[in-house]
Amino acid sequence: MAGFVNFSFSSEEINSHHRNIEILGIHPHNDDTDLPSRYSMSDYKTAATTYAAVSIRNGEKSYRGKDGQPVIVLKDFNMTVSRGCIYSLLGSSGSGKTTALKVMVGVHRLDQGDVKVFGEIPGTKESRIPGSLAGYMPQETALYDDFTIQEMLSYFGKIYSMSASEISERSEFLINLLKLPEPNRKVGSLSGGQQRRVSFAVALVHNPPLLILDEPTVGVDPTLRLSIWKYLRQLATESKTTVLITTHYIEETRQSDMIGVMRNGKILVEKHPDVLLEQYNQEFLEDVVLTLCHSDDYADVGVSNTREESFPAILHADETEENHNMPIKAQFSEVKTASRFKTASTHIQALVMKTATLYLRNFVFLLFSLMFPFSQVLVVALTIGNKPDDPSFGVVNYDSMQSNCSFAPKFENCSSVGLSCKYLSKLEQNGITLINYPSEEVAYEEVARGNVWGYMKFSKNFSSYYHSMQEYNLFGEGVDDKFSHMIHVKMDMSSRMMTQFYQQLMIRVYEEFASEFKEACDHNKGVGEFPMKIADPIFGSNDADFRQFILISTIVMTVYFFPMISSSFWFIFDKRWGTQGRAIVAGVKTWEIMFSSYVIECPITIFQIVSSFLVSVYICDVRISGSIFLAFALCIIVGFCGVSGGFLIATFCSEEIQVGIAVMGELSFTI
Ligand SMILES: Nc1ncnc2c1ncn2[C@@H]1O[C@H](COP(=O)(O)OP(=O)(O)OP(=O)(O)O)[C@@H](O)[C@H]1O
Repeated sequence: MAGFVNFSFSSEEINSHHRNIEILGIHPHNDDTDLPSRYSMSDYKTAATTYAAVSIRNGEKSYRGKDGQPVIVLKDFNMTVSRGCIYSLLGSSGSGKTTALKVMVGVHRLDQGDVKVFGEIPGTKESRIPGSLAGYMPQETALYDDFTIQEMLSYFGKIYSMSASEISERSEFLINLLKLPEPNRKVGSLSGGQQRRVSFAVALVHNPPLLILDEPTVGVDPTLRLSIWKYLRQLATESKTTVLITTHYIEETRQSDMIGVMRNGKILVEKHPDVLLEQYNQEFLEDVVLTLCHSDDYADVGVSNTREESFPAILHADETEENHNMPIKAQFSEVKTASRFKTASTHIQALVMKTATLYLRNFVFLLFSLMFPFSQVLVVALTIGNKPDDPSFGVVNYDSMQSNCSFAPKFENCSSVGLSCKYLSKLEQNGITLINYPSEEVAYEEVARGNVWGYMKFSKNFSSYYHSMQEYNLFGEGVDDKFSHMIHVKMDMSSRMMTQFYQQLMIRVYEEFASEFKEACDHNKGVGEFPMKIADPIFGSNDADFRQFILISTIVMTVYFFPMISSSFWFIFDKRWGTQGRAIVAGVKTWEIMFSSYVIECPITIFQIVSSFLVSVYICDVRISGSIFLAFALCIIVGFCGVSGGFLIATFCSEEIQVGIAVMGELSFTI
């Protein structure tokens, strides 16, 4: 693993650097142009083992409890892990071990106190933590079930900027070491123990100088546990890798250089296992831990960092407070890491490949994402806003008891005979099938049965009363029903679309009918006209139909909500599986995750938009009156707003169901 760090030196500092370079075992040159400009990870391991790899001083950390009150998890927490040693952190469940590890890898920040890893504060630019300095194995397996073992190792190898050959070499080694199944086996098909070993291999893939392992031996058989410890010992001794491990198998920690016993958020004691056994006069470490915890219940044994009592063989030759905090860069004038742009682009490539692989492995989801938008447009086009195929309407015509009209719809003179028939003929000319019923009761029954949408009733002598009303402005004499000159309509109003369709048609046909009547009777056309005229529209058209409106709204909603759903779901899966946290510890930034999501969602959103547009325009006859490119660009912007909305939702949610509810909530507001 070469080429993770660049160190360069100013000429004034060369002498002091030469001294430090010698510590690293690298031979200095006299000419500064010959000085090595790139240092490998192993430099971090070999450099000055006298300085602490990890040190926490007076650490305090609390979480917000359910009642909103802070729950203290770490208090007066003091811990020192020397470089090149195996440090086992022991403690009962809930004592705060994982929290302490998360503080070290920069996932959590201390509320108070100092934490330094290789002399730098995790999370700062200089620290490279989160980043490639640490290999972190979280408690949960934090793997993608749909990935193969090889893909899992390659994904993290790529995040750590390893080359393809480095990844394949290292994968082969780790697969053999950890006795993993064939590299093309899917993680989801492995047993729990095998998955933990893959997770362990992922933490080791870039051969980091600091290994932070949260219960790596859980679910691993004793033989393999032995070989894991053997390998850790080899790493610590030969490569000076610092190993920090938590475990509930207390006896296995005999092989470590230092044991830290934790209880109620603080370290009770930090000593070599042999020193502990000797001091507490016990044969087993479990008994030591029990004794320690028991004494802590009765008396505060205090934070013990009394390392002078520790076993002399361990690596903490010069552990003054000053040295614990001595940054590694103090040994070099300047630490240059790979260019940020290059690292970011490598991360983004890895993330895009990861999501693309997940999409391909979940082909049904991909197909659904691609096909659903245009199928939705098609379904909406076929079901909403269409004119009825065979519109039929009932007629109860008491007008001179004419049930069968055989009059021509045109007015030849100002006659008062068969006006209802003239109106009905005009309706038929407009495509309405009229069904005559003998009485209102029968017509009502037929509407109730769903055979017609409604019926219209013409009163007895409608024609003559209508004629006198128009000619002389007189109501029919001796008629009880003052509204005999009117057409009475009753409809099934449960469908807004159908109601609108029939109402608009009947009014338009009536206007034609009334205008022709006035012309035939030589009346002033303006008399009795509706005193309002709707002028030409500012936007849209006079005959804009509901279908056009609903289809455009459907496209916009589709290109907003689908990217939102997919981005938020991938984000939440990644969060819940622990893979996102793991990638962040490996140095991936939140903006890189977001950017990669835009990159992967972009072709999918474009496909969704293009297919929805084509279906709308060429199959559903939607008219785009402005620029199609502008419409397309607006949809793309809406799509990206959807992806961003997905991130926002996923940030506040921890479960898919919460995402679903949030998206549905937003959808209902939009509707
Ligand atoms: N994100 C969180 N929010 C609120 N409380 C938390 C959170 N993470 C951990 N805790 C609480 O902090 C305490 C310490 O948890 P932690 O996981 O650090 O313990 P642990 O020693 O690693 O336990 P175990 O051995 O079971 O893994 C527990 O009481 C836990 O419930």
